[in-house]
Amino acid sequence: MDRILIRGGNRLSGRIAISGAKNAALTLMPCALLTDEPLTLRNLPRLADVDGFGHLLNQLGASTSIEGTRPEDFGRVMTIRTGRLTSTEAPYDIVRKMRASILVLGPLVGRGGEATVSLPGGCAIGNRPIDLHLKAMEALGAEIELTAGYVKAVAPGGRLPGGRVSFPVVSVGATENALMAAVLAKGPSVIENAAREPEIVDLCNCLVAMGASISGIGTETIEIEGRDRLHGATYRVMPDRIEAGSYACAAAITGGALDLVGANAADMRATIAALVEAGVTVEERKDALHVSAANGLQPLTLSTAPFPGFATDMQAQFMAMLTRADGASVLTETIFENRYMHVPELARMGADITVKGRSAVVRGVDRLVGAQVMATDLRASMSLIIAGLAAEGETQVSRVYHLDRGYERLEEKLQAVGADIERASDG
Ligand SMILES: CC(=O)N[C@H]1[C@@H](OP(=O)(O)OP(=O)(O)OC[C@H]2O[C@@H](n3ccc(=O)[nH]c3=O)[C@H](O)[C@@H]2O)O[C@H](CO)[C@@H](O)[C@@H]1O
Ligand SMILES: C=C(OP(=O)(O)O)C(=O)O
Repeated sequence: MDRILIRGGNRLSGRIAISGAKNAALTLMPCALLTDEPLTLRNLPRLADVDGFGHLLNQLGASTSIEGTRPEDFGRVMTIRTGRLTSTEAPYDIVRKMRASILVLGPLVGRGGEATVSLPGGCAIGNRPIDLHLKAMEALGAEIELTAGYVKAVAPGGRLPGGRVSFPVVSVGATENALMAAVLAKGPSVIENAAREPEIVDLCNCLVAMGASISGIGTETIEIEGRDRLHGATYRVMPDRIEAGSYACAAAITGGALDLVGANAADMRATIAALVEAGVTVEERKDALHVSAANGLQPLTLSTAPFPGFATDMQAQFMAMLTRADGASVLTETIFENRYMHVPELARMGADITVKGRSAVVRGVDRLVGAQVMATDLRASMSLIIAGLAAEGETQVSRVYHLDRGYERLEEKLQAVGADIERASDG
């Protein structure tokens, strides 16, 4: 199994190209199931989850072809063709490894009137239920049956009528599934209390490029006129705001300066506001977001929230950064009940963090010390990398496969800006 080795202490300096967003890519790929014409996605990140989703689409009868497979190619181009679906089942073996697999539910029911998807179960960051996805399918007219760990959704008569979906809490995944099901419904649909994340906007824009009729994009009320069919399209995946934010934290903790090339500041307002409050300088430049930290870090009080609030996917990286702040920070996680798996690992590196319920108090320390630590989930892993970059001595991060789900060529990107980091393989 691979490990990442970091010898901390180098100030990061230079340019990092921001990849296409994992969380957008994984909701754009299932759009290919909505049409019998090819969907070409540009700027797809080279990630284990993207490969995994391609595999799932292949199981359903789609063919996937990739351009840009040379190591130096950032941003691959994938064309997905789903002339005919050969299966409507997302099996347990794939869904358990990749929660985003649930996102085939909406498009399969929308296109073919039927889907069978394994229930995803819990994961390292907590219980991640799908009841809202199922309620949304029902509101659009599907009949739902749960058997033997699978959910089966069927549109009576083969096509969803459409309907009003009103979410009691904001759910990114359920909003995505509802959108992908509603675009091919017989009648109009409304999604109330919809998620407003930039990845939802990216999904809507791609669906519109495929011929869907959607209004209220980026607001909490989305209206959809169902279409008889959608056509193919070519669409560019948005830049990864979480990757960009992660490298911003890495620059800040090392007192360095980075140009995050291609990052879109408009998608990152809450992250930028938090960085600025912590004393980091952030400038929007022509092709990049420039981040620099020269005068130490100030403590913060932060609470995660749906967009436009502070993203849960940035909590672990900020926590790592704030371990070196000049005072005590308070972070509150409101989205997931167990997203503090990185705390004991950061403590092994000398961090002073106390968790009480959903909040964590992070008291800044003078130094972090390298240690052997274990990645537990994607963003937790990145928090250990960030801490390792500032720690004295060597940090070894194991279970790197978590990082490979969401950070394209992490060690290459960090090496290029001065980090002493490498991947070691135990064979
Ligand atoms: C609102 C929010 O910040 N969503 C995050 C969530 O999206 P993801 O789509 O995974 O999760 P949701 O947005 O659906 O979850 C939001 C909240 O709703 C609850 N819930 C969700 C679905 C459901 O059927 N029933 C239910 O109760 C969840 O437990 C959670 O407390 O994790 C992703 C990966 O970390 C992040 O990129 C998203 O930003
Ligand atoms: C937890 C994450 O992703 P996933 O929902 O794919 O597990 C994430 O992007 O931080």
